[in-house]
Amino acid sequence: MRLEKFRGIIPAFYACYDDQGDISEARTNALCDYLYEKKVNGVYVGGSSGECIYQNLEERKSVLSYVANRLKGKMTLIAHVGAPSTRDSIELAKHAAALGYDALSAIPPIYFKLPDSSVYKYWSEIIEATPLDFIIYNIPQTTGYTLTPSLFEKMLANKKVIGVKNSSMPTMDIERFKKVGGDDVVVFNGPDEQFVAGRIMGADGGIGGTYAAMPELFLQADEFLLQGKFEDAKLIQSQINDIIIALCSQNGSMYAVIKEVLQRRGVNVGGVRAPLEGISEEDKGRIDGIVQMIDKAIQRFCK
Ligand SMILES: CC(=O)N[C@@H]([C@@H](O)[C@H](O)[C@H](O)CO)[C@@H](O)CC(=O)C(=O)O
Repeated sequence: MRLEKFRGIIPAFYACYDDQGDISEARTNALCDYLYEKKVNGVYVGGSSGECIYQNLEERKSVLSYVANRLKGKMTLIAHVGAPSTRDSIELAKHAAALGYDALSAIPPIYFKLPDSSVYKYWSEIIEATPLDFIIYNIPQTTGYTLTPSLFEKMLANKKVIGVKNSSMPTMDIERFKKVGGDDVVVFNGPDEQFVAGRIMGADGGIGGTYAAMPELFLQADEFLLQGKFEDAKLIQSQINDIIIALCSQNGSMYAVIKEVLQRRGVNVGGVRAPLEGISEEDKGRIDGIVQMIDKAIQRFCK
């Protein structure tokens, strides 16, 4: 029962900026409302898609506050509090706990290549700072650190550790983490391109950076899996992958393109923060095509 709320489709929440590039409460609220209307199961706030790495502590705290004020009690709220120092991570963790988040999450330490003992200590100190449950964030392609099943097992000795958001590419990693943790842990699929495969290999749900651009499609993919309609799930994943490839093939960064897609879908969350690149003039026409791909897939698969 305790883990039931950590299932389903949990979009990674985007950084919402005003026209000057500052965090916007109004635009954060607009993204919250849009996701609530789409009936997603929760949001993952302040992670990669939240551009956490480009924001200062006060900005990150204000995003956590705005989302909690808008969505608390309406869906599951997970706060990503990973930061370069343990000190800042703990400050964010305490802030999220005071706001009533359902769980914390954090990447391992970044920049210096630290040993497992330091990673263990970093996560453990965050966990001890609040009563909240904790979800490890494994994303080796950006942090350079790969979570091993043995460190995962060691972390699970702490009962506040309830699972892992796994963004490494092999779906076998999901199977291994699930094997170590069993039914008492949740494993989230991270790579959106293999959501269906990740779920079949044991993921309980997904947290993803492209979900909010097309929540209908991921909710439907999950539904197909729950109904045992594997052929339909495979077809919708293939369509999702065409869309993701298009999102990643523009001059602007994937997040800039997604934000333009959202704009066309009626939600203005501003642009991206440098050094992420914004969209180009050429991208604009092609983004019309991406929105059409999303609309067509929704018409085809979502009844
Ligand atoms: C490496 C990476 O950024 N992975 C993304 C994916 O959702 C990714 O954007 C998607 O699969 C498209 O490649 C997520 O796992 C990250 C995420 O959910 C987050 O914290 O924003």
